[in-house]
Amino acid sequence: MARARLNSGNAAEKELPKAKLNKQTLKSVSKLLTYIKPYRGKFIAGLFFLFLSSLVALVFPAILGALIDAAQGNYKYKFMPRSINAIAIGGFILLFAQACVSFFRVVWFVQVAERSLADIRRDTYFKLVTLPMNFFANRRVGELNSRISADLSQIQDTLTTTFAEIIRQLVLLAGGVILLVVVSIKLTLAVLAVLPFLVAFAVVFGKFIRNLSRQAQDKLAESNTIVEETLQGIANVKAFVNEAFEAGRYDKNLRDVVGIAVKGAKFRGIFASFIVFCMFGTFVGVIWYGSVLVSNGEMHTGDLTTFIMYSIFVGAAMGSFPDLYANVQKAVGASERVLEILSEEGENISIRESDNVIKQHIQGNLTFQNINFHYPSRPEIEVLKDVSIDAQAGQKVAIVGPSGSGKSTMASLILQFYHPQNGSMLFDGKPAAEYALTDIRNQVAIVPQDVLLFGGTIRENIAYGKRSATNEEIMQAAKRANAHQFIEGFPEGYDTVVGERGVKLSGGQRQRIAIARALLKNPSILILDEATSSLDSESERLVQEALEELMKGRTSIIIAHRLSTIREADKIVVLEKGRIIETGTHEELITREEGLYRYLSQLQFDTSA
Ligand SMILES: Nc1ncnc2c1ncn2[C@@H]1O[C@H](COP(=O)(O)OP(=O)(O)OP(=O)(O)O)[C@@H](O)[C@H]1O
Repeated sequence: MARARLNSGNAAEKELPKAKLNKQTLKSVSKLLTYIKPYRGKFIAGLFFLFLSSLVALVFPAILGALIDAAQGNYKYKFMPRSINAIAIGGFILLFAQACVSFFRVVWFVQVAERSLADIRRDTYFKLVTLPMNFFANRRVGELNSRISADLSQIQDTLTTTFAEIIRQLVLLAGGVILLVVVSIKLTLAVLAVLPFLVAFAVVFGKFIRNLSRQAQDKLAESNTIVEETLQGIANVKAFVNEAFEAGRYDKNLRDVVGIAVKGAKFRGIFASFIVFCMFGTFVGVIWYGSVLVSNGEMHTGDLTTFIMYSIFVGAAMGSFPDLYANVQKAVGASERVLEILSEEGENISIRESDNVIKQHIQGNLTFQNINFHYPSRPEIEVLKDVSIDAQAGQKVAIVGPSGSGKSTMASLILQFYHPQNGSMLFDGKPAAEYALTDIRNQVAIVPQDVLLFGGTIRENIAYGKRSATNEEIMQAAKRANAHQFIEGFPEGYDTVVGERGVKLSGGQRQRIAIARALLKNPSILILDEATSSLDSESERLVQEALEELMKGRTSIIIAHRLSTIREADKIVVLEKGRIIETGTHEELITREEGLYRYLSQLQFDTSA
């Protein structure tokens, strides 16, 4: 039955959207039920026990009635013993049996739900991490996160609780009505004439009240946003002397909250009076009419007790269905969203690490052959136009160009995050499609602009480049990356925890960790996406040295922002609006009077001077 929550101080409940229940949605959701299959034995046993415990629950009112009747010397049921104590002991034995049945029912249901949900979670997560980059370009991390947490929790709740509750309430409703008739047909007709209407009214009214309380909560959440925003931007508020304006805004919002809550309070009052008067009134009426029947000798007192209990069962079952139905709708919505991910086409990557070992070695020759590319999400903007580059194994090729010219996009194409619409990428002269995706990614390493370290130790972060690396290998890589010294400077050395809850590393230190990581990976092709924010000169020297060490003996594609670092490159490619406009060595390009490279060099020279 509706639980009215009108206090505006209640935490706003995060409601999952509900889905319409129809043949189509149920059919698609039934796909998720295949996850229960491996545990069907326990599931069916749980169902049977649930059915049994619900049936047993129906026996108790009869036993209580029989007890009361026995006290007055009436024995209605032939199968029951003719002694009060024996009936009571029988009741306790039944109660104990029901407790045992309930125990197994709960344990088995939870086991099945936990295991199958873990399977769904695992599959969803694995699918998520193997989905192509384009999938992530169109979605927010928070939204995906909520599918793994909120949506799956809703499904889990439904499997463990709602599903069992529906079956139990159905048994209680059907059994209750039948037994009401058995106990007294006259009283049953009287109850059934009013009870369904009262329950329906209570449910609808309860829903209305809940809506009102949700409005109050939403308004309150709005006012909390005002507090949050003002405090975050307190400097702005003060600088613009907008304290009074913000206070007025907050005050108006609070008044609205109070307005809605007070309006709701009236309805809540009506609801409470209704429940007290009508629902309890019905029971008073039943007892009244029942008492008349008892005094006329048409019914025993025990029967009346039994009857009252059954009518409570029936009323409660009727009242519970709307909530249960809403839960099922939410679970169906959640299942559909999860299924949407599960049915996406993932990249060809195996869940087993052993399947992803390198099968075809790449020497490091890299070719962009007349590549045209647009991001799938923005087909109208051609990001790369007829791009052709040839990098021989071991060469250093620098890509320069203004912001937005497509440099990082080229790195994404090398890593096979996206595929060109026209033209092809060749590795050692063979099209990328002829290699396993993991072969290419295993032999290409990137040192990105913004190095993300995972929450964990420095050791773990370096070993991300090669998870089988020994401590000695990790230390060697750190030494070559000029990182060993600063790592040893921490009291916990390589076991220092970094990331959100750990030590904060400077930009240069993070880069050297990333370089050590790439050194461990030992790739044939290296992509260096140079950091735009400049480091201090000592840090810069250490990073530069580490990069030189990293680039030795491999093809390096350097996305350069500071042109001073690429003078030694074998080839410099100048990109403008997705098109290559100049190619050559530093010496060749710097002499071109009208060239973009020369212009950009001069700009940097001027600003750094
Ligand atoms: N995931 C994406 N989806 C759609 N468009 C994108 C995406 N990533 C980049 N773009 C667009 O592609 C173009 C090239 O971007 P790219 O990041 O490759 O440029 P860049 O030369 O690396 O720039 P910067 O030097 O600022 O890093 C830009 O117009 C950008 O808006």
